[in-house]
Amino acid sequence: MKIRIFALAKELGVDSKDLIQQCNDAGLDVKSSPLASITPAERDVLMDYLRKLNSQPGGGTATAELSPQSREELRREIAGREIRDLGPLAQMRTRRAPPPREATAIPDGKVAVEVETQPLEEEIAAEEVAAPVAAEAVEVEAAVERPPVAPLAPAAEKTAPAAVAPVAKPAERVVPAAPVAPPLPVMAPVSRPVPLSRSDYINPAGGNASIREMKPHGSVRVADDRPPARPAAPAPTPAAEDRSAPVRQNKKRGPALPSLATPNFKPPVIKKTEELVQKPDLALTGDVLKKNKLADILKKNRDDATRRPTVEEEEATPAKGAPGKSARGLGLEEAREARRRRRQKGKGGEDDENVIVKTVKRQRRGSQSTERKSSAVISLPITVRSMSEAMGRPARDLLTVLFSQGKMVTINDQLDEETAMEIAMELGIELEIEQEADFEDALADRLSDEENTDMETVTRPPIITVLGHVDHGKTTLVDRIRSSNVAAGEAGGITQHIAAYQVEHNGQKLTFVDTPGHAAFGEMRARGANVTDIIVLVVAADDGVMPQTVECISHAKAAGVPIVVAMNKCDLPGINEQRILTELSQHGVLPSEWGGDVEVIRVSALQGTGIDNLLETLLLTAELADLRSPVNAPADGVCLEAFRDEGRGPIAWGIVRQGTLKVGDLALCGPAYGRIRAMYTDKGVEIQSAGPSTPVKIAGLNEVPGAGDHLFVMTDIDEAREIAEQRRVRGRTAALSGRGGPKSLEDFFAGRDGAIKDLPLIIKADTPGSLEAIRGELEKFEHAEVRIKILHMGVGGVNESDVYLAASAGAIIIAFHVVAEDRAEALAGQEAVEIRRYKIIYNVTSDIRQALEGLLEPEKVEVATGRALVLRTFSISRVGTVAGCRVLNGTIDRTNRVHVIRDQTILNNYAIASLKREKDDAREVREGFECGIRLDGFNDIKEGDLLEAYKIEQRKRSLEE
Ligand SMILES: Nc1nc2c(ncn2[C@@H]2O[C@H](COP(=O)(O)OP(=O)(O)OP(=O)(O)O)[C@@H](O)[C@H]2O)c(=O)[nH]1
Repeated sequence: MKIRIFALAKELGVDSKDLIQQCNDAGLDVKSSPLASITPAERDVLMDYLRKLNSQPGGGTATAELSPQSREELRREIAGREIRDLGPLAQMRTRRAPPPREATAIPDGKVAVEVETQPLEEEIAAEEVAAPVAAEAVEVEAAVERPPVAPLAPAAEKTAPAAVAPVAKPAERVVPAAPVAPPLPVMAPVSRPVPLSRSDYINPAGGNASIREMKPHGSVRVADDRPPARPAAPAPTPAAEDRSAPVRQNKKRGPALPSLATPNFKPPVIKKTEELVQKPDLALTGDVLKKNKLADILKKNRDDATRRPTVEEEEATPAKGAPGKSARGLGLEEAREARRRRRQKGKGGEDDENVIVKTVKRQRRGSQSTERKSSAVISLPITVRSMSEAMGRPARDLLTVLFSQGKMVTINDQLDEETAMEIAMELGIELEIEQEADFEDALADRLSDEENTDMETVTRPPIITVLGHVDHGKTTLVDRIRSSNVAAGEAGGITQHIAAYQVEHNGQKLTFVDTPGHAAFGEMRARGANVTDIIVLVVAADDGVMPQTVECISHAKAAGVPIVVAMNKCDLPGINEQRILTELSQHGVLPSEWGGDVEVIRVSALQGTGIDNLLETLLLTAELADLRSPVNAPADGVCLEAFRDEGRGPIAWGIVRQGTLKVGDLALCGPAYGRIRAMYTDKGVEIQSAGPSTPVKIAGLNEVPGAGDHLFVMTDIDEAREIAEQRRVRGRTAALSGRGGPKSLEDFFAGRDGAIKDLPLIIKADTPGSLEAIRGELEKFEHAEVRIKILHMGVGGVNESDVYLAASAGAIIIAFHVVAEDRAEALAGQEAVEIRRYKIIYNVTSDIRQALEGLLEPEKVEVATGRALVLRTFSISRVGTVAGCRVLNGTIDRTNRVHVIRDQTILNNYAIASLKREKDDAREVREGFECGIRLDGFNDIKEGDLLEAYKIEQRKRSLEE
């Protein structure tokens, strides 16, 4: 059975809102509505709570004011409530006691009739059913139904609603009698109904316009079907009046609608009308409720901290820990409950408890920023905000330090290690930076442990990287060695990808890595140099040592590997070998024939001469290096290049460094991982395993790895997945921090005034190496007014999302060695997005250069058109001074401006106001002719002045200017 809050409030003589508050304080989850309901069990909890509350010292001020008699009456009232909850049987049992006149005083005719017509046998039976009802409950109920009302006749129409409603409320079922609640002193007794005036229950709207009730139309009939009110109660109670209200309203509007509801339909009229009953005067006073509300609860909770955490504790202890649990281990429900209690306690006026909450908040705010520290421990990456909290300094202190260094950052920007240290130094704080246990280090340690194990090793083929300046013949040389013709198929005749091949010479294997020689591919050259055992430095005999040759020498030295020089194009006439040897030695590569340790082999890649000698030398060098590696160890290698194949998905092209890589192995390569599905040689032949130094193309990774990423064979797929994910996150963070890091003041000002114009680009390419190379080249275009903004770059064809991005940002798409998907192509047409396809990197750079130069504001230059000498001057009133001139050279145009030159000094420049030949206006006057010139805003012209005419021309600027 549900007990409505408003009914209970009315019964207890308190305001519904206050009762809801008390319910919540008692730990009951009651909606903030008088229509909310509670169960009898909850009601008992509430009563217990109120009882306890009142029994506390100071908590029941009002109790002391109550007379013993009032206490007793209140006790009876509560007990009466218990009995009423038992239902009609219990009520019947109690009806022996009430005096007959009280029954007739009940204006609800229906109930009264039932009571009076109840046969005695049924009453007896009911008594048996309701046996558990305590005898004292009977007494209490009887007492309740014996209100000390005014004399019957005059009071009949003004019976207090509080005394009526409980009786009118129909009991739904019989429940065992609950123990009768002890007295509840805080509640004022409902024992002395105060006579109500008619206006207390009649709608002030007046007359017949009773309180409007929204009901189904069917209720009209139900209302009509009800037995008429007893004549003994001429003035209906509000409940009765309300039931008849729809009838009256319906009559007003017109004929009654046909009955739509079932004849037995009972609209919830009675319950609603209870709400309309006026609050009796017998109520808890406001100060009692206020005093009992929060302050006392807080006090109680403080004393009973172990049973329930206080608001302060909840406020001061932020929830941390496992999801669904707060820091104190509360479950979700409990945490929610605690929040709800906090919310409840947060409401209200300037009570003690609010002061406490405010103090806690103030302390919390203060603790965040004012607790100064002399040392701090942080871990990177860290934002300005987090660092200020760690140091106990306001964020503005940190920002001020950064600002003084010319760095404009926001509170959410991340700081690098160096900046964090600088800030700490400036603020005089000892800073300790905790280094996270790096999974990469852990992985490397584990692998090196594996390497150290005593495994059987075998001699492996040398990995030979071919380096050299562009067009010196590297690819032709590798082609010749492989007996293939890769160079012929290269776009633009230049190598743009790194590639690995294996050849056999005299029964011995050699692995070659061909690298691009173009300046743009420095990264690839470095990558090639890093995996190599021997470097073949190709120098064209006709060209000599060139910039990229020098760079390759540096790579070789950095890698610490032996160099063999292939002096190529020796078939060309007029070559000077000595010059080449001299240039090489000048760069630290001393030929063996000059007493050094570098073999210089004369070859012609084109004609194939010297190739055997070169291979013999390489094998000998490898033998001297004694290149060995374990063959049965878990394989690891390096990815030199990677791309997405239409049919096979991501492909990593790399070299196995040690161990044997097999199909089915679990591979981790940079941010990619997966089981190796298939492996292919450089010639596309499928293989099942690849030993040390074998170049191999691997299919089965979940995404395209980065060029230069190391490849490891793992045993635990979860570990591989986790490491790959961490690498991905780290890569993303690095990319983001690179984009949004601290800016210099100059950057900030330049960006704000819009001086820098961006050229937004999206770059799609076939391999990560190509992307790197293109980006490297584009980053070289530095200019104060224009810059390239790469919005997105990735491996693979141009897709729809690229086009959408380009359309929204006004970007151009660079498609390098890739094409657009059909739908992307169509979309680009619709969105007017330009997709520019390229096969050669320097075409990309040249076009982008032009585009950037197009963004530059053209330069304005003065171009002199002619000179005129002032022969005479004429002063004309209201016109000004006109100079009579002769054109000495060139032409004077009407649209020109002129410099006025007097005594070889330029006075100023003016526009020509009028130009006349004789008396006629002239458009231009040529050399040798005389004319009249009047200047705009200058009349102080004198004989002998020189007028130099000029026009402004706009000239296109280049990035170099
Ligand atoms: N005469 C002559 N020409 C050669 C020889 N080797 C290469 N060439 C030519 O030199 C040009 C460049 O050759 P590549 O093999 O593409 O040069 P590369 O060093 O691989 O060029 P990049 O890969 O772009 O750095 C081609 O036209 C070749 O035919 C040679 O031994 N003799």
